Amino acid sequence: MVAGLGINNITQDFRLCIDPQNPVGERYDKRGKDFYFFNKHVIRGNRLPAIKHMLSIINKIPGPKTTFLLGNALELMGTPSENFKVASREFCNNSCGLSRTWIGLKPHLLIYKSSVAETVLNSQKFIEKSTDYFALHSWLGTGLLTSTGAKWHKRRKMLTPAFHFKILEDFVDIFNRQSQKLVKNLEAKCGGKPFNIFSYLTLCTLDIILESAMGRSINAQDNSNSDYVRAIYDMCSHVVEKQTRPWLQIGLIYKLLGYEKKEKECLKILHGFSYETIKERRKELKLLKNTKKTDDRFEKKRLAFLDMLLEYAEEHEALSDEDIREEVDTFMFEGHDTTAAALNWTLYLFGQYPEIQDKAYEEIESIFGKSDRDVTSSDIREMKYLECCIKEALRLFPSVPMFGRELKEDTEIGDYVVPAGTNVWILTYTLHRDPDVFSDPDAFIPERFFPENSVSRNPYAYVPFSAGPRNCIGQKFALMEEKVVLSTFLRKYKVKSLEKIKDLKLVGELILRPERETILKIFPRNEKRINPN
Ligand code: HEM
Repeated sequence: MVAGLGINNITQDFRLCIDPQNPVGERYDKRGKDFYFFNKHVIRGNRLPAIKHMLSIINKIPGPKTTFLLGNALELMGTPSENFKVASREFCNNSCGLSRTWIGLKPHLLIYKSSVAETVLNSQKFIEKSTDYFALHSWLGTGLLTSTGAKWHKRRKMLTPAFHFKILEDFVDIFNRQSQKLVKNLEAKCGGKPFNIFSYLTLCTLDIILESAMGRSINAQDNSNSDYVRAIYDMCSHVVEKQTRPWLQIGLIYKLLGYEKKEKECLKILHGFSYETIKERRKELKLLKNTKKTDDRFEKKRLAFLDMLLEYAEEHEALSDEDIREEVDTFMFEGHDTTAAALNWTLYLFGQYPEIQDKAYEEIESIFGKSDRDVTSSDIREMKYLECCIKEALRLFPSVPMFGRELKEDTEIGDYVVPAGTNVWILTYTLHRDPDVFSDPDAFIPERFFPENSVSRNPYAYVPFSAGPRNCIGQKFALMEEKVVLSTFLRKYKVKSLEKIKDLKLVGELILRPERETILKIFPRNEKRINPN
C-alpha cells in the first residue's frame, strides 16, 4: 500500500496550480507530474500527517494487492484484451460494488453497482473528469468531453441546441444516403468469407458525422484506406497505454520509447483533418452569405454543429481556431467511433441470436413491406423492437466501457469515505452485467427494455450514455442513426457471427472492440424489393 503515499499532496498541489480562468489548463499537460510531485512533496516535504489521514481512509476500501510505487500497473501489462479482462472482471469482484486500485501513485475507485454509481452520476458536484483524461488532451484539447467548470458549462449550453430533436430530423436524409452506400459496398462481401464489418461501419458513421455536424463530405466509404481512421485507432491505443503505465507519463521515457514520435504523426493527421474541415466550411459559409443564398439547404445547414461554432466565433470573437478545432476533434471522435461500435455489436448479436434477428426483421417488414424506400422520422419512431435490440446490445457491449471522474472533496460512496483526489471510474461493462439487476446477465434479451420490464429498474443500472449533467450530448443522434443504418441493412442482408459470446476477447481502448475483427458473415435476403425513391 506504500504505492499510495503522497497522493493527497499531489492532488492538492494539482488544485493549487489550476488557473480559475482556465480550470483545465496547464495541470493535465505535464507528463511525469506524479513523480515530480512525489519527489517534491513526499520525499522532501513534511506532509506525513495528511498522507496518513488519506491512507487511513482509502485503505478501508477493499481492492487488489498493490506493488510498491507501481500499485496495480503490473497487472495491466498484458495484451489489450487481457488488460480489459483484469480491469472489468478481476478488479471488480466485491459484493459492495466498488474496488480501490492504484495506478502508480494515483488511487482509482472502480464502481460497478447501480446504488453506488448513483451517488456520483446523480450529482451536480461530480462533473470534473478524471485526471486520466490528461492523456486525451494533446488530441482533444479541452473540448466538451474533457473540459470542466465554467468552460464546460458555457460550451455545453452553446452546443446543446445543435442536438435538438427538430434539427436531428434534418439529418435523416444523410443517414439514409450513407446507409444505402454502406449496403451497396457490402454487396461484394455477401455470401463470402467472414470479414471485418466494423471497418465498413466506421467509414459509414464517419461520413455521417462529417456531413451532418461538419457540413463536409469526404466519401470515406469510397476510400477505405483512411489515414484518419487508422490514426484514431493508434491514438486510442496510445492514450490507454499512457493512462495505465505510469512510467509513460514521464516525458523522457515516453520520448525514448518512441511514443512521442508516433503520437505526433497521429496528431498531424487528426488535427490537420480538423483544421481543413474548419477552413472548408468557413469558406463555404462565406460564399453562401455573400451570394445571399437562402435556399433550403443553407437554412438547414446553418444550425449544424460546426456552423454554430463558426457563427459564435464571428459574433463574439471568443473562440479561436484552436477552440473550434478541439470541439471538432471531440465530436468527430465521440460522434463516429462510438456509433460504429454500437452498430457492430448489435449486428454481432443478431448473428448469434437468429430468432431475435428475425423478429427485428419482421418489425421492419411491417413498416416498409417490400419497399426499398427511404426511412422517415415517423418510421424511426415505429422501430420499437429494434430500439430494444440496440439498447440491449449497448448493455452487453457498451461502446464506452468505462468513464471517469475526479473527486474534489472527501465523499461518502457506498459504505466508504473516498478521499479527495481519487479518480472514480464507472465500469459500464461490469455494471450492466450485475446479476442482481439483470437476470441471466450474459444473455441477449431485448425484451428487458420493454417499458413494462424497465419501469422498476434503477436508472443508474444502465448508463451506456453516462447519466446526469455530463451525459452524452449525442445520444438521440446516435439512436436515430443506428435505426436507419440497421433497418437499411436488415432489409437487404442476414448476418451470422462465428465467434460465441463466451469465446470473445474484448479490447477496451476507450471504445469496446472485439480483438478478432473477422467474426461476421452476411447473406442476401433474396427478396425482390421495389424502389420508389
Ligand atoms: C452509441 C453511441 C454513443 C455512445 C454509447 C456514447 C457514450 C457516451 C458516454 C458514455 C459519454 C460520457 C463519457 C465520459 O464521461 O467520459 C459520452 C459523452 C459525450 N458524447 Fe457520446 N456516445 C455516443 C454517441 C455520440 C455521438 C453521435 C456524439 C456526437 C454527435 C457524441 C458526443 C459526445 C460528447 C460531446 C460527449 C461529452 C459530453 C459532455 O461531457 O458534456 N456521442 N458519450
